[in-house]
Amino acid sequence: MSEILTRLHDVLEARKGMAPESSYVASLYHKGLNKILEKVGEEAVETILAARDVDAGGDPQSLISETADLWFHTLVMLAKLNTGPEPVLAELERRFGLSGLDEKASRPQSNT
Ligand SMILES: N=c1c2ncn([C@@H]3O[C@H](COP(=O)(O)OP(=O)(O)OP(=O)(O)O)[C@@H](O)[C@H]3O)c2ncn1[C@@H]1O[C@H](COP(=O)(O)O)[C@@H](O)[C@H]1O
Repeated sequence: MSEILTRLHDVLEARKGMAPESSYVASLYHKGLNKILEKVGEEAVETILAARDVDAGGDPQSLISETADLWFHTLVMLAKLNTGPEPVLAELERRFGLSGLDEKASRPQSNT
């Protein structure tokens, strides 16, 4: 599943050096880091509002869509700063290993 993050990152890297009018990501790079950070903030707020809406009985698809927008713009931010999803995924894996949850999840449930 995390393969899509890596493949998307490859596309984001390929957008570097392209003309701003050629693509949305290229236009974001040309507008600069502050514009990208503004988009991350905007998408975070939209995700929070969608979560509140779902909690109040709204359409769950809007939360999925806003979360995808947030993750996407976060990947653009990382790419702009010459990093990608791999170190973030590695950090999550490290924390998961530290918690011992990976072992617990693969162990059969005991009734005692
Ligand atoms: N996953 C995405 C993706 N998610 C969201 N978006 C864009 O993010 C923007 C967010 O919507 P908004 O309404 O908030 O933004 P906006 O009004 O268009 O822009 P602003 O004027 O607010 O800056 C929309 O233009 C969406 O199209 C994305 N644009 C591109 N991708 C991926 O990135 C790849 C490269 O994209 P291009 O650079 O456009 O070729 C594509 O192949 C896709 O896989």
